[in-house]
Amino acid sequence: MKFTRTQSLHGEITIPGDKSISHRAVMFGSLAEGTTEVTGFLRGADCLSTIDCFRRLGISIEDKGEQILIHGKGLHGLSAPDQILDAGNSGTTTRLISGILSGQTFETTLTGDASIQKRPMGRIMEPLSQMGASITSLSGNGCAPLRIDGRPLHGIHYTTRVASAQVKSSILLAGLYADAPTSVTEPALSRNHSELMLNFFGAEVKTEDTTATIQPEPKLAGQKVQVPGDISSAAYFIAAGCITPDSEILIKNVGTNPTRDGILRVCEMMNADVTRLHENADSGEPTADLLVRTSSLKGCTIEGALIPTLIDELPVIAVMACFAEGTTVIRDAAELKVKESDRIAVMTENLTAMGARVTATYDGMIIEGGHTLHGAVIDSHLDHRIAMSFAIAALNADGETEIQGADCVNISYPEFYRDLLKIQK
Ligand SMILES: O=C(O)C1=C[C@@H](OP(=O)(O)O)[C@@H](O)[C@H](O)C1
Ligand SMILES: C=C(OP(=O)(O)O)C(=O)O
Repeated sequence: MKFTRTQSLHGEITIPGDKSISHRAVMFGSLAEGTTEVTGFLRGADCLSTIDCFRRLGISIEDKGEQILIHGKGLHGLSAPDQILDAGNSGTTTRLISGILSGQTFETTLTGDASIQKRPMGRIMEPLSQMGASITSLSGNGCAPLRIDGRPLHGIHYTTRVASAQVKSSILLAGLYADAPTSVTEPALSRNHSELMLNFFGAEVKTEDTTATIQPEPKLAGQKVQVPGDISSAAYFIAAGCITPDSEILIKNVGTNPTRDGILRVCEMMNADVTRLHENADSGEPTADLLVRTSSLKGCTIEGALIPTLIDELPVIAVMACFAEGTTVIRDAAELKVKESDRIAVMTENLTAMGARVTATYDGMIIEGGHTLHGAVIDSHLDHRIAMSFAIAALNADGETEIQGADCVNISYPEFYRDLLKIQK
């Protein structure tokens, strides 16, 4: 797909549903008794992989257009699949479902695409094994395919090395099936959608500082879930509105859970013109509309506990940093190396190809802003966040940019290019 410079961006975008929350609605709805109705569900390939896995585990899931209906069978209602489960490109599906499968009375094999087969699963294999599960990497390299033999599980207290909502959620979900409470302490708070939604479905999850504790064997009841727009998808329009001249974009229905809103805090640090409107905190997951205007950005340092609150937004934040005055330092973000691609290496390689001054470090990037970008051929490495980040960079670069593997945006934002085209003036 090819892009050239745009003059300005104007208009309204309604952001599609949050990927993390959509996955969890399907998973927890499947484990609940009765029907769960999900509105605003993200029909991205990752969430469709989650639906496919739970259908294979015997759950009836209907797509009614406006709503997804999940006919849950209770905590012990899943049945052995007759095929290998395929999580596609989705780390969230792979790690969360592994926790659930650890507590079943049957054996399952779980795999995914080439990227998933390279992502580290030792981080869930270790705690799930400590709880009593039998979980094996079939290729012996700590990655999928995984064979998971459900066993009676024990409650544990586990301290994670990285702030990862996928690891935390995997352990808490296994904790549903344990013989005693299970708790997870993480080095910094990662997104808390599992804790909020499990409580909404009737589980007992308490959080103190960075420790979440779940009580076993709750009775989960089907619920109505309204999925807010994904701030990780909104991030591309936040960046685009800030760096494109003469622009004003209203981004509607954005989830602003404080464990996810780090990009808004970075916007404040960078002097970005972003205003929260129509804030709504009626449900457990707060939302707002965001009004974004062309900004004079300044470089900043992004580190520490802020990192887990914006981990998926760092590629597009790196693009913003190229348009800021001064230097932006991103550190404590080594997790970027084990996402769909090595996002430190791939961002550095592609931004450099466009003329940016970027240095990769072992846990982040140093970006010297203020150097005009020019078009280049960009290899997305089939990573949706890379493809979307470079579409935004390309609209503000001289000449033509070609993004290879651009279709991978289907993973989290199938209508991305349509929405981007809609606001180009
Ligand atoms: O729990 C989730 O829904 C997610 C957690 C994050 O991963 P980690 O838990 O590996 O940090 C994030 O990068 C991913 O896109 C979604
Ligand atoms: C890392 C991501 O997702 P996952 O881990 O679920 O593949 C992402 O969406 O950027």
